[in-house]
Amino acid sequence: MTQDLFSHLFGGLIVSCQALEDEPLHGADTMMKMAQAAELAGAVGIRANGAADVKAIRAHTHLPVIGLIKREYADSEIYITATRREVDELIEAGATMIAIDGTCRPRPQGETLEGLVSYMKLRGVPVMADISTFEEAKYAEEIGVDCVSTTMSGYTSYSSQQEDPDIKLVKEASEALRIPVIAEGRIWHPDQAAGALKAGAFAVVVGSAITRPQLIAERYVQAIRKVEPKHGYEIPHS
Ligand SMILES: CC(=O)N[C@H](C=O)[C@@H](O)[C@H](O)[C@H](O)COP(=O)(O)O
Repeated sequence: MTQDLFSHLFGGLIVSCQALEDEPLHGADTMMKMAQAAELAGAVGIRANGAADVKAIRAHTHLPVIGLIKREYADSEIYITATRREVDELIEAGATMIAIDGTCRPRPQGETLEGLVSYMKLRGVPVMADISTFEEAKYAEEIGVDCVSTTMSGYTSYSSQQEDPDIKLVKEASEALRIPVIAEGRIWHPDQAAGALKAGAFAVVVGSAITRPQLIAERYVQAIRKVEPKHGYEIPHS
C-alpha cells in the first residue's frame, strides 16, 4: 500500500491546501474546493491541516491526503503534528500519510521523535518527516520514516535562512538518502518546482503560491508599489 502511494506521488505536484483560523479562506469546505481545483489541474496529492479539512478532502477528491495538525504547546517550539494525540486524530480523519515535525528539537509533553515514529509504524500509517537540515534528513531516515520533506528549512533558528526554496538541501539529501526527498517551502514559480525535481526531488509540494490568495495578492501589491506610475493622467471625476 505504501509502495502504491509513493509510485503515485513520484514526480508529481502535491498541493498544500491550508488556511489557519486567522486566514480568510479558513474552513474545510473552502479547502476542499481548493483541493478539487488542484485535482483538476493534475496534482497527485494534497497536504492539509486539521482533521476536518483532511476528512472533507478525502471525501470529495480522489487524491491521497498528507495530513498534519498544527497545534501549539507551551513547552515546545514544535507545532506540526507534535504528539500521538494529533496522529490519532489524523488517522481517524482518514489521512493517507501523516506529516510530522522531523526536527530534533524537544517535543511537548515528553514525546520524542523516535517514540512518535515507532507509534506511527505500529498504527500502520506512512510518515513524512518535515526536516530543516541535511543532518535531520539523515537521522529521520535512520529511525525509519518513509520520506522526508524540506518543509522546515528556514523555519528553525539553525537552518539556512533564505527567500528562495532550499534547493541545495534537496540536492544533498536526495543524493545521500535512499528514501524519497520531497521539496517543500517557498516554491513560488513553476520553474522553481521543475528545478527542484531536476535537483533530485521525488515530488514537489507547493502551498502559498497556489492556495493563499492574501499572500499572492500581496506580492503583486509590493511589486507595483516599487514603481512610480506614469504622471500626467487626468483623474476622472463626474
Ligand atoms: C513552515 C510551515 O509551517 N509550513 C507549513 C507546513 O505545512 C505550511 O504553512 C506551508 O504552507 C507548506 O509547508 C508549504 O510551503 P509554501 O506555502 O511555502 O509553499
